[in-house]
Parts: sequence; structure tokens; C-alpha cells
Amino acid sequence: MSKVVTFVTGNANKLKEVQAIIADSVEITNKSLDLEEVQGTIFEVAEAKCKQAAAIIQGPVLVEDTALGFTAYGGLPGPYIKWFMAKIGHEGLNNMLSAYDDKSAQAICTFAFSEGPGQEVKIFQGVQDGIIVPARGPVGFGWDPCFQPAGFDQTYAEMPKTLKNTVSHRFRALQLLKEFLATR
Ligand SMILES: O=c1nc[nH]c2c1ncn2[C@H]1C[C@H](O)[C@@H](COP(=O)(O)OP(=O)(O)OP(=O)(O)O)O1
Ligand SMILES: [Mg+2]
Repeated sequence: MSKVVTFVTGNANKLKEVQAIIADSVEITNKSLDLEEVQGTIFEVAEAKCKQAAAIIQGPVLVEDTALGFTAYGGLPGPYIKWFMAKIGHEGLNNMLSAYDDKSAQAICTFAFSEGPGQEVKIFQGVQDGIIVPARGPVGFGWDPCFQPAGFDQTYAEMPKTLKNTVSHRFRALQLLKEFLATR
């Protein structure tokens, strides 16, 4: 069985971070495709993306779904954050929370891996707690300017990439994925 894993994502920033964090431990190629995303829990979204990717690639695949959940909203927007970001931006995300004292949020990164079509889908999830703040730092990757991880006074956008990549939701999920891939 091929050891090379194809990471199917349409997001170049995700790809860069994944390569920076785990490139040394597994050979990853990329296929840039916007997979269909079902409505449901984060796990259902990630699993459905993985099954689609396996059917297309016909081999080992990795997909990832990122959610940003507000405590005041019971975890929403969650996996639908992409559409909220696109329509209302950083200011809109802050305005959503203006009626609430609780600005806390969770960044959740969920990887789904499969050896191929019809094979079991394995899930690896990393969570980083934080708060939603008015945007600070360079606009480069999604909601990075308005997420300040707990224990830091910088937003993800203000941090050097090397720091984000050693504390982030994505870093945590990739540690679990790495352990699994080492046993493959
Ligand atoms: O570390 C991050 N820091 C800031 N923003 C982020 C991060 N990671 C994902 N994001 C954004 C991208 C998208 O607006 C949404 C997740 O949506 P999500 O469907 O997982 O990503 P996507 O459609 O861009 O790529 P994919 O082809 O892998 O589904 O949050
Ligand atoms: Mg997507």
C-alpha cells in the first residue's frame, strides 16, 4: 500500500501550515479541490469530505475541516465559520458577540484520514481555546486577526508563523495524526 498521503484541500494557507508542521514525518502531496461540505457536526463534515476525497484519489487521503465556535452561541458558527467570515468579516464576528460579555471561542481542527475508498475513516482533533477580539495583525489567513489564543496577548495573526504553528488547534491535531501515521 502506498505510504504517500494526498492532502485534499482548496486552502493554500492550511496546506502551508500542515507542510510546516509535519513535513518531516510523512510524505504529503496535495490536490487542490473544493470538496462538498455536508451540514452536520464537525465529525460528520470531516468524515464526508474524507470519503469523497478517497473516491476521487483512489488511495490514501487526508482532509481537514476547521471550525470556530463561540461559547455564547453554543459552539456556532462552528463548521460554518467559512461562510460567516466571507459574508460579515472580522468586524461582523465581533459584532455578533457585542450583546454578550462572554467573548470566548474555540478553534477546532479536525483531520480525517482514510487508506482509500471503503476504508475506515480515522479522526484526529485539536482544540485551542481563546477569545474573539477586534482584528489585530496582518490579514492573511481567515479569522487569524480576531482570534487571541488563551495564555497569549497576541492574536494568531500577530504571532510569528513559527509560534502559531507550535501552539495552534492545527498543531495539536497534527500531533495526534503524526502518532498514528508513525504506526501505519
Ligand atoms: O488556522 C486558521 N486561522 C484562521 N482561519 C482559518 C484557519 N483554518 C481555517 N481557517 C478558515 C478558512 C475557512 O474560511 C474556514 C474553515 O473552513 P474549511 O472548510 O475548513 O476550509 P476551506 O474550505 O478553506 O478549505 P478546505 O478545502 O480544506 O475545506 O476557516
Ligand atoms: Mg471547506
